[in-house]
Amino acid sequence: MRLILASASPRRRELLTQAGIVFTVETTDIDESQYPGEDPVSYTTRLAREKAQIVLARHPCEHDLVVLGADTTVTLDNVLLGKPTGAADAVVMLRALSGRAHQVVTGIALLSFQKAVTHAETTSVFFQAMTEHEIAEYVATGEPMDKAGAYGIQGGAARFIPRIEGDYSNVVGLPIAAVANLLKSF
Ligand SMILES: Cc1cn([C@H]2C[C@H](O)[C@@H](COP(=O)(O)OP(=O)(O)OP(=O)(O)O)O2)c(=O)[nH]c1=O
Repeated sequence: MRLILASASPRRRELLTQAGIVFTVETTDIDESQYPGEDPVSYTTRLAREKAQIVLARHPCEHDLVVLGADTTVTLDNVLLGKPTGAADAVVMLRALSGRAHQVVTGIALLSFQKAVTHAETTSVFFQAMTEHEIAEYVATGEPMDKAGAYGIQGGAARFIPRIEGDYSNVVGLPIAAVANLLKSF
């Protein structure tokens, strides 16, 4: 079996490598718009499947190929927070997350020419209250810009997060235990 990670995310690469899984990387550029009324689990698993399908279709003759796609989103009171569009948007997102819990959902899809499995993992993340000054300082680091919900738990945002419930790697972008378990079935 040969595994391709269909993702441009350096975090996903690192997590898979740390788990001792051997893979190569191919990227895709899909439209990540949410369908009206689409819930976080349907949305993230659909995007994960689309990313994996595009890469699988590039290799029609490789019958032992498995492709892993993933998509991470932050959900707050049923509203999805994707990547911020700019610094002002990042400030708005972080204000909304301040002083309360939200959910991080990562959808994963493992596709081969014989088989397709999807899974969505949810982790609750608790942010302590942040001051306007703390939010402004954090946004100025640039770290929020390529991350769902405008923060990186693996980076500077860790100092605002006293507690999570669920898989840590899921927040960073890939639920490693779930991926490893699903891979066993291939
Ligand atoms: C909440 C959170 C998200 N993120 C990242 C994980 C994902 O890379 C990103 C969400 O964007 P995604 O669209 O899931 O992934 P991506 O655009 O980085 O890569 P690709 O579409 O090619 O697979 O946010 C963190 O790094 N830390 C965090 O704490």
